[in-house]
Amino acid sequence: MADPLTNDSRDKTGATDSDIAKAYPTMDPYRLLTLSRPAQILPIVEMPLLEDCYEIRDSPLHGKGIFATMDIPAKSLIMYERAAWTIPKKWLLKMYPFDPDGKGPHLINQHFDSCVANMTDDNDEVNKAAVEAVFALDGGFEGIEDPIDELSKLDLARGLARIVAKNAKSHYFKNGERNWVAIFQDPSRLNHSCMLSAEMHLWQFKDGPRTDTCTQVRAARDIKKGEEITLQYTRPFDTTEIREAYLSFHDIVCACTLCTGGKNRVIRSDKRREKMQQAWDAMQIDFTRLSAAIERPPLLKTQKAMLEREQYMAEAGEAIMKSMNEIDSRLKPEDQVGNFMMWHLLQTFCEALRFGTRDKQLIVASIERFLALGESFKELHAGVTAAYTAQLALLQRKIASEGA
Ligand SMILES: C[S@@+](CC[C@H](N)C(=O)[O-])C[C@H]1O[C@@H](n2cnc3c(N)ncnc32)[C@H](O)[C@@H]1O
Repeated sequence: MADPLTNDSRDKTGATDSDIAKAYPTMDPYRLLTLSRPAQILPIVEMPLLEDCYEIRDSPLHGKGIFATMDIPAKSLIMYERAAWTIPKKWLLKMYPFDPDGKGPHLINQHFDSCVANMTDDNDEVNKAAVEAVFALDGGFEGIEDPIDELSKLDLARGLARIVAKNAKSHYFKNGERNWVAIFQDPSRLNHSCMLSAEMHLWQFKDGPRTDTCTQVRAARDIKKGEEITLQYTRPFDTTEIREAYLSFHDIVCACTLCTGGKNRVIRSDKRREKMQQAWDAMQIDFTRLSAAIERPPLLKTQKAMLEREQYMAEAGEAIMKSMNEIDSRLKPEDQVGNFMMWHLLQTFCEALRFGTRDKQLIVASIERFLALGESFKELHAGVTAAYTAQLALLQRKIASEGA
C-alpha cells in the first residue's frame, strides 16, 4: 500500500527532512523513538514500510488473520495505516452500554455517518474503501452485501456496535484511560497471541477540524514467511490468569500456541513473567526517581548539593539498568511479552546510562547532555526531534571514543 499518511511527528517537532536525513544514518531507527510516556509516543520517523509483506487469510487462531508473505526481519514496519473510523470517548460513552431502546443505536449510526459514510461518494475511493473495510470486519455483517441498504437503522447500529467491540484498537491515552477507539482496515485483522510476533503503536493527530488516528505495526521479532503475524492484546508480563481474565471479558478463549502448548510450558512462562513484572515495577519506581531528580534540581547550587544530586541520579540509573538486565536475562522467545515499543523507549532513555555503568561521571554527563536538549524532563519527553537524535548520536560517539 502506498503511504497515505502525512508524517505528523515532523510537523509537531519542527524537525525538517534534512535534519532527519542528517541524523538518521548514524542511528538505529529504533533509537528515534521519543523519550516519552507510551501514550505520547509519536511515529518513528523515516522508517520505510515493508511493502506487500503480508496477506489476509483464514487463521487457525480465529476467522481471518494476517500472514507474512516473506521473511520479515525484526523491527520492520509491516503496516502503516490511517483509521477508517475513530470514536472519541465522549461518543463511546453515549453509545454504550448498547441499549436497543435508548439513543445508543441512533448515535452509533450518526457518528459512523459523520465520520465515514457521509464523506463517501464515487470520487472518494479512500472513504468508500474505509466504509467497506469497516463493514467487512469480524462480527459485523457477515453475509450481508449492503448493510446500509438492507438493514434497519437498529440492525445497522447493532452490527457497528459488534464491530467496535470486536475490532477496535485503542491507546491508553491520558491518565491511563482510553480516550478513543479506532477501527482499521488491515490492522484490525491481527489476531492475538500470548507469544506475539508484532506490536501495534497508535497515535492521534489533527487533520483540519478532524482528529485522526494512525497506527504502525512492527515486527517484534524475525517472522518467517507463511507465519501468522499476531499482537498481544494483553499487557506485557501478564500471567496466564490475568490474560485469561482479560480475554474472557472480550469473549476470547485464546487458541495460541502458548495457551494450547501444555501446562508446564505455561507455568514456566508465568514464573518468568512474574519476575519480569517485579523488575519492571522496580524500574518504574527508579525511573520516576530519576525523572524527579532531573526535573527538580537542588535549590542550593553548592558543590556538595550538586554532587549529591549526581550521585542520586547515578544510583537511580544503575538500579534501572539492574532491573533491565534482570528482565533481559529472563526473557525467552515464548515470553514475547509485548510492548517492545515501550521497552525500546526505555532502553533509549537508558542508553546513556548503559554506557556509563562503570563510570558514574559519564552517567551524569550523559544525563546533563539529555537535559541540555530540553528544559525539563517532560519537555524532553515531548517529541522526536532531529536535534535530539543528532545529539544522541554525538553522545554515543563521544562516549565510545572515550572508551566507556
Ligand atoms: C480484531 S479481531 C481479529 C481478526 C479476526 N480473526 C477476523 O476474522 O477478522 C479480534 C477477534 O478475533 C478473535 N481472536 C483473536 N485472537 C484470538 C485467539 N488467540 N484465540 C481465539 N480467538 C481469537 C476473537 O474473537 C476476537 O474478538
